[in-house]
Amino acid sequence: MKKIAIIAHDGKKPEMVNFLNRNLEKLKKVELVATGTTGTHVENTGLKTDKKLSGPIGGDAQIAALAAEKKLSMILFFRDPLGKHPHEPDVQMLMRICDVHNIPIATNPATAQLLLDAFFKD
Ligand SMILES: O=C(CO)COP(=O)(O)O
Repeated sequence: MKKIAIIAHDGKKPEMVNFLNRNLEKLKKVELVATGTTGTHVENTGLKTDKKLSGPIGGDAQIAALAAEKKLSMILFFRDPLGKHPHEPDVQMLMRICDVHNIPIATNPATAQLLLDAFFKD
C-alpha cells in the first residue's frame, strides 16, 4: 500500500486539519504516517496514522529516514515560514533527503492539493 507522511508546524495545524477534512476519501485509501502532535490531529479526523515522535524531539528525522528508505510516496508538510522552530536543522535535513531521493514534498496547502490530486488521478 502507498504511504503518505503528514507533518504540520503548530501555526499550520488548523490549515492541515481543513486539508485533511477536504480530502478524507482519498486519504482513507492510503497508509498515513505523521509526526506526533500532527498525528493526534490526523486521528481526530477519523483517519488512522502511524504516529512517530513529535517533530522537535526527532519526528522529522524519523520521517526523513522513511524517505531515505524510499518507503514514502510523498510528504505533505504544512510548514509555518513565520514561526521559529528549535529543530530547524531537522526540517532542512528532511527537505534535503527528499531532494537526494527524489521524494515529492509539498510545503504548503496549495502544493499538497496538487500532489494529492495528481496521485489519485487514475
Ligand atoms: O515540528 C513539526 C514539524 O517540523 C511537527 O511536529 P508535531 O507534529 O509533533 O507538532
